[in-house]
Amino acid sequence: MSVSEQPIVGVIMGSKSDWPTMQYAVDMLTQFNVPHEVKVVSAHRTPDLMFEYAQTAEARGLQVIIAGAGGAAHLPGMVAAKTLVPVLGVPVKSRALNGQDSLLSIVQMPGGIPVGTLAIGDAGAKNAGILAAQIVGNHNPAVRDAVRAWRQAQTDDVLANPDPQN
Ligand SMILES: Nc1c(C(=O)O)ncn1[C@@H]1O[C@H](COP(=O)(O)O)[C@@H](O)[C@H]1O
Repeated sequence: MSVSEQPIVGVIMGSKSDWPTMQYAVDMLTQFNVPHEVKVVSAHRTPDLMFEYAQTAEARGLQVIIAGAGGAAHLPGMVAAKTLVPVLGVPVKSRALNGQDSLLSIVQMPGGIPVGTLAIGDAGAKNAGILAAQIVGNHNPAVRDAVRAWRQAQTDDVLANPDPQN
């Protein structure tokens, strides 16, 4: 597990093979200086660890959990079932079904146990990182300002390059 000082966002994923996608979430958290931790946790392969991770998340100070998984992606929903810390789910693009399976597994939660589901793949992971920072930013002005500056830079970049041929 890679851990910064007193992590307030937890990034978990079902397998090491999810890292090429989930790194985009971590990149955004790093960019916004959000203390975070990163770990492989699987509802299927390490169910006891998954329970422990979810059950201790609140007491350890996590404010948001980003959970990425592919295929039969039960991890985000199972973690959400064991904690009140908000869970953002990232459907990882599976080889067999292009992430449609991951998306439907994560998004179709029964009423009562919410998971905030992002888009399939890299954009979903990136947006999960940004959204987590925005949630943290509700009570953390430095993080909010970092997101604000990043968003303005994104807007400025688009406005400065309006010609799609150049
Ligand atoms: N969906 C889950 C869970 C889970 O939901 O607990 N654990 C692993 N996986 C997914 O299995 C896929 C293939 O994993 P491997 O590449 O390790 O075989 C990954 O996308 C992972 O998220």
